[in-house]
Amino acid sequence: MLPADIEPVIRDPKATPPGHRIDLHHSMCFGCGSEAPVGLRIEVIAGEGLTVTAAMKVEDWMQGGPGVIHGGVLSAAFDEVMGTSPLLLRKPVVTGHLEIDYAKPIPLGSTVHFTGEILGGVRRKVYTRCVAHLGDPANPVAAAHALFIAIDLEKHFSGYRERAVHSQHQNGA
Ligand SMILES: CCCCC/C=C\C/C=C\C/C=C\C/C=C\CCCC(=O)SCCNC(=O)CCNC(=O)[C@H](O)C(C)(C)COP(=O)(O)OP(=O)(O)OC[C@H]1O[C@@H](n2cnc3c(N)ncnc32)[C@H](O)[C@@H]1OP(=O)(O)O
Repeated sequence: MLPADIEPVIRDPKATPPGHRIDLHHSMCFGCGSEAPVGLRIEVIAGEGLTVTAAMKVEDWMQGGPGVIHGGVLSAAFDEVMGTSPLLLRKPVVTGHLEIDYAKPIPLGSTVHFTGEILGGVRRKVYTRCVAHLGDPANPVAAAHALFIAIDLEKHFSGYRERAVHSQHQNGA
Protein backbone atom coordinates (compact mmCIF):
# COMPACT_ATOMS: atom_id res chain seq x y z
CA MET A 1 0.00 0.00 0.00
CA LEU A 2 2.91 2.38 0.62
CA PRO A 3 3.98 4.28 -2.51
CA ALA A 4 7.51 4.01 -3.88
CA ASP A 5 7.99 7.78 -3.51
CA ILE A 6 7.12 7.93 0.21
CA GLU A 7 9.32 10.37 2.12
CA PRO A 8 10.23 10.66 5.79
CA VAL A 9 8.34 13.30 7.77
CA ILE A 10 9.47 15.20 10.84
CA ARG A 11 7.61 15.81 14.08
CA ASP A 12 6.81 19.48 14.53
CA PRO A 13 8.77 20.97 17.46
CA LYS A 14 5.52 22.57 18.68
CA ALA A 15 3.58 19.29 18.63
CA THR A 16 1.94 17.97 21.79
CA PRO A 17 4.75 16.59 24.03
CA PRO A 18 5.03 12.83 24.64
CA GLY A 19 2.64 11.62 27.35
CA HIS A 20 0.08 14.38 26.76
CA ARG A 21 -3.30 14.18 25.09
CA ILE A 22 -3.49 15.50 21.54
CA ASP A 23 -6.51 17.71 21.89
CA LEU A 24 -7.23 19.85 18.86
CA HIS A 25 -10.53 18.40 17.73
CA HIS A 26 -14.00 19.46 18.88
CA SER A 27 -16.08 18.29 21.81
CA MET A 28 -18.92 16.94 19.65
CA CYS A 29 -16.72 14.65 17.55
CA PHE A 30 -17.98 11.04 17.45
CA GLY A 31 -14.45 9.72 17.91
CA CYS A 32 -13.02 11.94 20.63
CA GLY A 33 -15.63 14.45 21.77
CA SER A 34 -16.31 14.55 25.48
CA GLU A 35 -19.78 16.01 24.88
CA ALA A 36 -20.93 13.89 21.94
CA PRO A 37 -24.24 12.22 22.91
CA VAL A 38 -22.99 8.97 21.36
CA GLY A 39 -19.32 8.43 20.76
CA LEU A 40 -16.10 6.61 21.47
CA ARG A 41 -14.54 9.37 23.61
CA ILE A 42 -11.05 8.21 22.71
CA GLU A 43 -8.13 10.14 24.13
CA VAL A 44 -5.11 9.94 21.85
CA ILE A 45 -1.80 10.37 23.64
CA ALA A 46 1.32 11.63 21.89
CA GLY A 47 4.21 9.20 22.04
CA GLU A 48 7.86 9.61 21.17
CA GLY A 49 8.70 10.56 17.60
CA LEU A 50 5.85 9.90 15.22
CA THR A 51 3.87 7.58 17.49
CA VAL A 52 0.57 7.79 19.36
CA THR A 53 -1.27 5.54 21.79
CA ALA A 54 -4.86 5.21 22.95
CA ALA A 55 -7.11 2.85 24.89
CA MET A 56 -10.82 2.12 24.51
CA LYS A 57 -13.06 0.13 26.84
CA VAL A 58 -15.43 -2.04 24.80
CA GLU A 59 -18.88 -1.09 26.08
CA ASP A 60 -22.07 -3.14 25.67
CA TRP A 61 -23.47 -0.66 23.10
CA MET A 62 -20.50 -1.45 20.81
CA GLN A 63 -21.68 -5.04 20.33
CA GLY A 64 -21.74 -6.60 16.87
CA GLY A 65 -21.77 -10.40 17.05
CA PRO A 66 -22.95 -11.77 20.39
CA GLY A 67 -20.44 -10.78 23.06
CA VAL A 68 -17.96 -9.10 20.75
CA ILE A 69 -17.23 -5.66 19.29
CA HIS A 70 -18.82 -4.54 16.02
CA GLY A 71 -16.22 -4.29 13.25
CA GLY A 72 -17.35 -0.80 12.29
CA VAL A 73 -16.82 0.46 15.82
CA LEU A 74 -13.27 -0.87 15.78
CA SER A 75 -12.76 0.72 12.37
CA ALA A 76 -13.94 4.09 13.72
CA ALA A 77 -11.54 3.75 16.63
CA PHE A 78 -8.62 3.07 14.30
CA ASP A 79 -9.69 6.06 12.18
CA GLU A 80 -9.70 8.29 15.22
CA VAL A 81 -6.32 7.13 16.55
CA MET A 82 -4.51 7.25 13.22
CA GLY A 83 -6.31 10.42 12.09
CA THR A 84 -5.07 12.26 15.15
CA SER A 85 -1.44 11.28 14.59
CA PRO A 86 -0.76 13.83 11.78
CA LEU A 87 -1.30 16.54 14.37
CA LEU A 88 2.24 15.59 15.46
CA LEU A 89 3.17 17.22 12.15
CA ARG A 90 0.68 20.02 12.96
CA LYS A 91 -1.38 18.97 9.95
CA PRO A 92 -5.17 18.61 10.17
CA VAL A 93 -6.32 15.78 7.92
CA VAL A 94 -9.28 13.82 6.68
CA THR A 95 -9.32 10.12 5.92
CA GLY A 96 -8.76 9.15 2.30
CA HIS A 97 -8.34 5.40 2.67
CA LEU A 98 -8.62 3.04 5.64
CA GLU A 99 -8.07 -0.71 5.74
CA ILE A 100 -8.39 -3.09 8.67
CA ASP A 101 -7.17 -6.61 9.37
CA TYR A 102 -9.42 -8.21 11.97
CA ALA A 103 -7.34 -10.96 13.55
CA LYS A 104 -9.32 -12.07 16.61
CA PRO A 105 -12.77 -11.42 18.12
CA ILE A 106 -12.67 -8.66 20.72
CA PRO A 107 -14.91 -9.36 23.73
CA LEU A 108 -17.25 -6.83 25.32
CA GLY A 109 -15.72 -5.59 28.56
CA SER A 110 -12.15 -5.76 27.29
CA THR A 111 -9.90 -2.75 26.79
CA VAL A 112 -8.37 -2.29 23.36
CA HIS A 113 -4.92 -0.69 23.35
CA PHE A 114 -3.83 1.09 20.17
CA THR A 115 -0.32 1.97 19.04
CA GLY A 116 -0.18 4.10 15.92
CA GLU A 117 2.62 5.63 13.92
CA ILE A 118 3.17 7.89 10.94
CA LEU A 119 5.13 6.06 8.25
CA GLY A 120 5.83 8.98 5.94
CA GLY A 121 4.26 11.34 3.47
CA VAL A 122 3.97 12.47 -0.14
CA ARG A 123 2.82 16.05 -0.72
CA ARG A 124 -0.48 16.32 1.23
CA LYS A 125 -0.70 12.55 1.84
CA VAL A 126 0.21 11.11 5.23
CA TYR A 127 0.59 7.33 5.58
CA THR A 128 -0.05 5.68 8.93
CA ARG A 129 -0.44 2.30 10.56
CA CYS A 130 -1.81 1.10 13.87
CA VAL A 131 -1.89 -2.14 15.86
CA ALA A 132 -4.44 -3.11 18.52
CA HIS A 133 -4.04 -5.55 21.41
CA LEU A 134 -5.88 -6.41 24.61
CA GLY A 135 -2.98 -6.00 27.01
CA ASP A 136 -0.27 -8.16 25.50
CA PRO A 137 1.49 -6.32 22.66
CA ALA A 138 2.85 -9.65 21.41
CA ASN A 139 -0.73 -10.79 20.68
CA PRO A 140 -2.37 -8.25 18.37
CA VAL A 141 -6.11 -8.57 17.75
CA ALA A 142 -6.27 -6.21 14.77
CA ALA A 143 -4.15 -3.92 12.64
CA ALA A 144 -4.84 -1.07 10.25
CA HIS A 145 -3.27 1.11 7.59
CA ALA A 146 -4.67 4.45 6.55
CA LEU A 147 -3.97 7.32 4.21
CA PHE A 148 -4.88 10.80 5.40
CA ILE A 149 -4.97 13.95 3.30
CA ALA A 150 -3.96 17.28 4.81
CA ILE A 151 -6.64 19.94 4.42
CA ASP A 152 -7.24 23.62 4.89
CA LEU A 153 -9.76 23.44 7.75
CA GLU A 154 -11.63 26.61 6.82
CA LYS A 155 -12.01 25.70 3.16
CA HIS A 156 -12.78 22.02 3.68
CA PHE A 157 -15.70 22.58 6.07
CA SER A 158 -16.93 25.90 4.64
CA GLY A 159 -20.02 24.39 3.00
CA TYR A 160 -21.04 22.36 6.04
CA ARG A 161 -20.63 24.51 9.11
CA GLU A 162 -24.25 25.68 9.14
CA ARG A 163 -25.20 22.03 9.73
CA ALA A 164 -22.80 21.59 12.66
CA VAL A 165 -24.22 20.29 15.92
CA HIS A 166 -22.97 22.36 18.83
CA SER A 167 -22.50 21.54 22.46
CA GLN A 168 -24.04 23.73 25.14
CA HIS A 169 -20.59 24.96 26.11
CA GLN A 170 -19.09 26.17 22.84
CA ASN A 171 -19.90 27.45 19.39
CA GLY A 172 -18.52 24.33 17.67
CA ALA A 173 -15.42 23.66 15.63
C1 LIG B 1 -9.25 23.85 16.05
C2 LIG B 1 -10.16 23.44 14.94
C3 LIG B 1 -10.99 22.25 15.25
C4 LIG B 1 -11.71 21.79 14.03
C5 LIG B 1 -11.70 20.34 13.94
C6 LIG B 1 -12.15 19.83 12.64
C7 LIG B 1 -11.40 19.02 11.91
C8 LIG B 1 -10.04 18.67 12.31
C9 LIG B 1 -9.50 17.65 11.43
C10 LIG B 1 -8.47 16.88 11.83
C11 LIG B 1 -7.70 17.07 13.01
C12 LIG B 1 -7.95 16.28 14.22
C13 LIG B 1 -8.20 15.00 14.50
C14 LIG B 1 -8.71 14.05 13.53
C15 LIG B 1 -9.19 12.87 14.21
C16 LIG B 1 -9.76 11.86 13.60
C17 LIG B 1 -9.79 11.72 12.15
C18 LIG B 1 -11.09 11.28 11.61
C19 LIG B 1 -11.03 11.67 10.18
C20 LIG B 1 -12.24 11.33 9.42
O1 LIG B 1 -12.92 10.38 9.64
S1 LIG B 1 -12.56 12.42 8.13
C21 LIG B 1 -14.09 11.81 7.47
C22 LIG B 1 -13.95 10.89 6.29
N1 LIG B 1 -13.22 11.47 5.19
C23 LIG B 1 -13.73 12.39 4.38
O2 LIG B 1 -14.82 12.88 4.58
C24 LIG B 1 -12.89 12.81 3.20
C25 LIG B 1 -13.75 13.00 1.96
N2 LIG B 1 -12.88 13.29 0.83
C26 LIG B 1 -12.47 14.54 0.54
O3 LIG B 1 -12.89 15.50 1.16
C27 LIG B 1 -11.47 14.69 -0.60
O4 LIG B 1 -11.52 13.60 -1.44
C28 LIG B 1 -10.01 14.87 -0.05
C29 LIG B 1 -9.91 16.15 0.80
C30 LIG B 1 -9.57 13.63 0.75
C31 LIG B 1 -9.05 15.02 -1.25
O5 LIG B 1 -9.60 15.96 -2.15
P1 LIG B 1 -8.77 17.24 -2.67
O6 LIG B 1 -9.51 17.76 -3.85
O7 LIG B 1 -8.46 18.16 -1.58
O8 LIG B 1 -7.37 16.64 -3.12
P2 LIG B 1 -6.99 15.57 -4.25
O9 LIG B 1 -8.19 14.84 -4.77
O10 LIG B 1 -6.10 16.26 -5.23
O11 LIG B 1 -6.12 14.52 -3.41
C32 LIG B 1 -4.87 14.89 -2.83
C33 LIG B 1 -3.96 13.69 -2.95
O12 LIG B 1 -4.56 12.60 -2.23
C34 LIG B 1 -4.80 11.48 -3.09
N3 LIG B 1 -6.04 10.81 -2.66
C35 LIG B 1 -7.19 11.41 -2.32
N4 LIG B 1 -8.09 10.48 -1.95
C36 LIG B 1 -7.46 9.30 -2.05
C37 LIG B 1 -7.86 7.96 -1.80
N5 LIG B 1 -9.08 7.66 -1.37
N6 LIG B 1 -6.97 6.97 -2.02
C38 LIG B 1 -5.73 7.26 -2.46
N7 LIG B 1 -5.29 8.52 -2.67
C39 LIG B 1 -6.15 9.51 -2.50
C40 LIG B 1 -4.89 12.08 -4.47
O13 LIG B 1 -4.59 11.11 -5.47
C41 LIG B 1 -3.83 13.17 -4.39
O14 LIG B 1 -2.57 12.56 -4.47
P3 LIG B 1 -1.33 13.22 -5.30
O15 LIG B 1 -0.74 14.30 -4.44
O16 LIG B 1 -0.38 12.10 -5.47
O17 LIG B 1 -1.91 13.74 -6.56
